[in-house]
Amino acid sequence: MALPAKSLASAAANGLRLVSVRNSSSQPKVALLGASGGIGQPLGLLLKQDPLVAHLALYDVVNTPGVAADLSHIDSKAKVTAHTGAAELHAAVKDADVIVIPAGVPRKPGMTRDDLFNTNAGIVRDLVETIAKAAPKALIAIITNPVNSTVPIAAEVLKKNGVYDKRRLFGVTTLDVVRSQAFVAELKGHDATKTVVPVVGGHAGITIIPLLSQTKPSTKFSDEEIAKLTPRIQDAGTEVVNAKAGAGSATLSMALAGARFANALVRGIKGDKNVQCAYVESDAVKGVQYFSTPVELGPNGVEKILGVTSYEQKLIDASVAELNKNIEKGVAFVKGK
Ligand SMILES: NC(=O)c1ccc[n+]([C@@H]2O[C@H](COP(=O)([O-])OP(=O)(O)OC[C@H]3O[C@@H](n4cnc5c(N)ncnc54)[C@H](O)[C@@H]3O)[C@@H](O)[C@H]2O)c1
Ligand SMILES: O=C(O)C[C@H](O)C(=O)O
Repeated sequence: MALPAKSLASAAANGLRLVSVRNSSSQPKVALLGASGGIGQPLGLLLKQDPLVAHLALYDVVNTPGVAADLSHIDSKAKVTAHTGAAELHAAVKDADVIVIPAGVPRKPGMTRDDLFNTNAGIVRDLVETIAKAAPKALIAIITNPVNSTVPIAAEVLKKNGVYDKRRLFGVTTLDVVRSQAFVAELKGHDATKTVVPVVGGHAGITIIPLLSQTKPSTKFSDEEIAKLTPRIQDAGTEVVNAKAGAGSATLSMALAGARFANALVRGIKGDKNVQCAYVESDAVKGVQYFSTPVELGPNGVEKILGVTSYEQKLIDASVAELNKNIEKGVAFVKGK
């Protein structure tokens, strides 16, 4: 909630330290952490072009001034600021409405997303530690892998700081949706821009569950088509990692997906409720604490979790044990077990 200028002035006059006032929804600030990276740079470009973004704060441990100078020459609305290194993180996230995090290392061929845990868990923990203090009301969208674990890590850090609100923390699974829609449209000759495929579960291997039965426009798939499409969607990240042959993982399609999700969060903040799939704390599926389903986004983040009723129940059941392993690993990392 933003305070009117008058209250801010009188609070300051009375010597009050204003710690975390969010911008008004009319001037949204988006902070991008990991802004100089393979995802960060094109995602920064797309966010700079988003007419809803008033302030784009770019944070990274390296190269932020150059990326910011470059983006700031684009004739779109968003003001761009650069913040480099831990000492400038607080300023980057302060008053942010939305914080998008692609900071961390990507996979190389032969690695699983879980192999990134040792490096990326600490990066996410430390970033969220500062967010908890400087921007406790921000909506946080985590791209950094392994998403199945980095989201519980972020939640535990926010809980430790007494500011956790399950409606405001998201694992970004939009790329799984984007891919499913692209692959289905290609197979069926649909218009990709009008094809909708929800994807539920998590963001790794068998936890990625495309609900092909709920494709819109309503589409029939043979058993053979489902048997080919499902693993292709589940392994699409690996397809890119292998094609890039050591030069990283998906960056361009992820930038598009990240920008789409950030835009959806900002629209929600502005009162334009909309539905997106995201990995959130959820009671949609029994026996697992975090699960991606379609959720309704609004001014406070998740307004409503839309459940999953689906023909893909076997896939959902099979994902639960794997997800629980990933979640427990993230929670134990913060709790020091
Ligand atoms: N959720 C998804 O669907 C999805 C899709 C693609 C990639 N990813 C993940 O996104 C992450 C980033 O991928 P990438 O290709 O952009 O990697 P990259 O190596 O190209 O970029 C990462 C950036 O993070 C920065 N960074 C490292 N430590 C940091 C810290 N402590 N604070 C701020 N910035 C820091 C680096 O300097 C670099 O600029 C990886 O973990 C990757 O697995 C997730
Ligand atoms: O596959 C990866 O490692 C990156 C990302 O999670 C993806 O799905 O492309």
